[in-house]
Amino acid sequence: MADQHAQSGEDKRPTGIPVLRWEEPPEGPVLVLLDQTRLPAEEVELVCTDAPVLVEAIRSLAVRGAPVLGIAGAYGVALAAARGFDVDDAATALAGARPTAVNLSVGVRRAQAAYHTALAAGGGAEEAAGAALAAARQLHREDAEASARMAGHGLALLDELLPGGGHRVLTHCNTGALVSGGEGTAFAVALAAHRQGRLRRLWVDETRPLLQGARLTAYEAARNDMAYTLLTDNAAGSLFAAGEVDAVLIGADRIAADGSVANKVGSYPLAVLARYHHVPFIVVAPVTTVDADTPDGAAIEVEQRPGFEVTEVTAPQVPVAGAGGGIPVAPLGTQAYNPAFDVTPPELVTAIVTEEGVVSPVTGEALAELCARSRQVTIS
Ligand SMILES: CSC[C@@H](O)[C@@H](O)C(=O)COP(=O)(O)O
Repeated sequence: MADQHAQSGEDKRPTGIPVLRWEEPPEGPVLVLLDQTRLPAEEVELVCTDAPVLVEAIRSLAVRGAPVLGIAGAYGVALAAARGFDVDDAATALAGARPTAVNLSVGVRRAQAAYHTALAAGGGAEEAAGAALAAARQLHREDAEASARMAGHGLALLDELLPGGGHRVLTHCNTGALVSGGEGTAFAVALAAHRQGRLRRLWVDETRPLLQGARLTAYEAARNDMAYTLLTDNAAGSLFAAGEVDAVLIGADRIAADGSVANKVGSYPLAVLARYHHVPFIVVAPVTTVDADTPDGAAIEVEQRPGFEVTEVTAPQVPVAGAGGGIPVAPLGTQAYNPAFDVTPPELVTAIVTEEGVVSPVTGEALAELCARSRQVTIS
């Protein structure tokens, strides 16, 4: 089925941008996404009518960021079920759309399990589709709650580590409302500090090659009236050297059982810089990002993206020439190394902040204990 772009209506998004929503028009249910590839130039919605459209939206980063990938994946399963497509085929395609963010497969499997449990209990297809949708909605709500709790724990940690206040925080990639059912992960902590009058400056890494920092984090920071400054990724070193960074706050796409953190490529160099300059390097992520089945950083699959994302730049309304539709900035045929993520070892991470609390120092044992606590909370 074809996807469809529709210009969104009047802007009613002062603090929490609806990144995705489920709708049930007469033609059948749809998942509506805010197309993040078009930000900040325009707020355009992408209407997904079935799982393959959503898979393409995930691959193209129209929807992106670990927590919201999980939510989108769960809604994708519900969409396939509601429209009478093969749910297991849809689940496999959705879970495989991007390999590093573990939340995607967690969300997909959760909705898929709800669907099969309802079927096994004797419910019909419609009831099972309803169960998948309920699971997606539940995950969506839980993520919003987790986001608020992470912000609280993260701000308390910042205040403890930096008692003087007036925090100058460096962040990488985009971790705000665009990646979450709530206000995000690392960005939510900075936003909480801002609201308390304790954020002096948010340093925003542009995040090459797809500019999630420049396009999305700067957009979110501006909308929240935060004091922010954009820098190229390779300017971070001079910022640390000048003593202008009090803490680094980043998100995570997968945290291995030993505490290794996979996040947007460029995170690891920041961790090295932070350690050299005695600056706390803080990772903020929900417990769903901790993957007990991945023992260590070496076992994390790092997504490799197409080379044209590096060899070309894209800009709307400019004639296109390159293989990816952008303007070539390197000689034609240039090979590119384009991993989407890198892995930071636990010894470089000052703390991992989750909705269940803070792990510091970061060890596999402490992480496992925290996750066990989270499971108890979920069950009770
Ligand atoms: C809370 S979001 C954490 C990560 O998902 C985020 O930092 C990130 O690396 C996103 O990468 P992206 O490739 O834009 O999906």
